[in-house]
Amino acid sequence: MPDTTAAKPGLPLAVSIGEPAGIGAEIIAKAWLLRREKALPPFYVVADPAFLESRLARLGLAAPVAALTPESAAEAFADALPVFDPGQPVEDRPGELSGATAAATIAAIETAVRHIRDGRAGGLVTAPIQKSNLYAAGFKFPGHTEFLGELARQLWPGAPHEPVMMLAGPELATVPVTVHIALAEVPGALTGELIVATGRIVDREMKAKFGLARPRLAVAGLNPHAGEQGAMGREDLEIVAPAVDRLRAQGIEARGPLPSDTLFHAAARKTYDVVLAMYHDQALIPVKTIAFDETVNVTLGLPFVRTSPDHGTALDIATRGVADPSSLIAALAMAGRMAAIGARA
Ligand SMILES: NC(=O)C1=CN([C@@H]2O[C@H](COP(=O)(O)OP(=O)(O)OC[C@H]3O[C@@H](n4cnc5c(N)ncnc54)[C@H](O)[C@@H]3O)[C@@H](O)[C@H]2O)C=CC1
Ligand SMILES: NCC(=O)COP(=O)(O)O
Repeated sequence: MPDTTAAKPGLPLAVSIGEPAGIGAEIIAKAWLLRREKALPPFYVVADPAFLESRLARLGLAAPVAALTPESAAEAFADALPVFDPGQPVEDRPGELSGATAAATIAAIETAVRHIRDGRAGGLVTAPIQKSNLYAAGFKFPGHTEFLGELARQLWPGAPHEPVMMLAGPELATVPVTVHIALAEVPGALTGELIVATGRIVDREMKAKFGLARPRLAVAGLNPHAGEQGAMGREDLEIVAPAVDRLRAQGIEARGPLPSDTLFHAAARKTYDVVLAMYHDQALIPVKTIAFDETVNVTLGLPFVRTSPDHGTALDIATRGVADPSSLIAALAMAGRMAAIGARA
């Protein structure tokens, strides 16, 4: 399938505000203040400008906000934090979730994605959402990843819309094959088809968006010791191992199932490019433990670039001004690099 992710060079990245009650506005402004030091690509925020100004004043962050269109954002970026108003006003109430903050969260994501579809933005970087608040407001998707897959299906007819979550840090990248489901549901959800489909997307996208000639995939086992030949669960023998064989038969450099307790130490990490993990925490605990501040959540399998910090809304520190922007800065830098690779492809 042709890669349709090619971004137009020079376009700014669109940054959706995420949950307004959380730390999104703070880390975005802190990233903008470090734009020169970190050589960040130009970006603009999709948010209510009055909300953004109020929050930054509350936190004492000296980032001048300029309400602009995406077309004027790149030029303005040097001197002001550009913001595009998606038309969904929200009050500045740190730590307070509501239906209004859920609506503002969703409007920002949808608006940013439409800007990319319309050739006005080069990629999407999302600030964190509060999933529970969106669910309470009737949101039907587990998270951004699946919502963006649905927006891609609607807005890019015929283009790939098979979203796959990858957490990528300086030393480790992992992909959870099953994602936001209860642990008790994992064995039932894990199928050979899902592992093969995920592995194929990872292989394709690591080539197209990360420039790897031959990505090495390490496939984790589900059970302790990858099942110990069936003595500790039969899924590794009956589901994971045949899926790895199918990936290899398709020319993909995959191996496994590998015991996950010995898959993440320093020497093991040098033997692969990406781990396919069988469930959420198997994938996210190692990356966040090794590099919480530098790991990026990137969605593979979409017709556009999307990255995000690895952390959540951090409501517990939303009034304190102590939020660390490092993971968002890494997400902005990665989106800029991916957009550049896409534009050259
Ligand atoms: N991409 C996204 O939109 C993500 C959203 N979430 C959502 O965020 C909400 C809260 O999730 P939690 O599990 O509490 O995780 P969290 O990442 O929001 O917070 C965990 C701990 O880390 C701290 N922390 C997080 N980011 C920080 C930063 N940048 N600087 C300093 N400290 C930071 C928090 O203060 C808290 O003590 C949930 O609704 C979850 O679904 C979680 C992860 C990613
Ligand atoms: N645990 C990762 C996470 O919650 C991010 O999900 P998404 O909103 O990027 O789909």
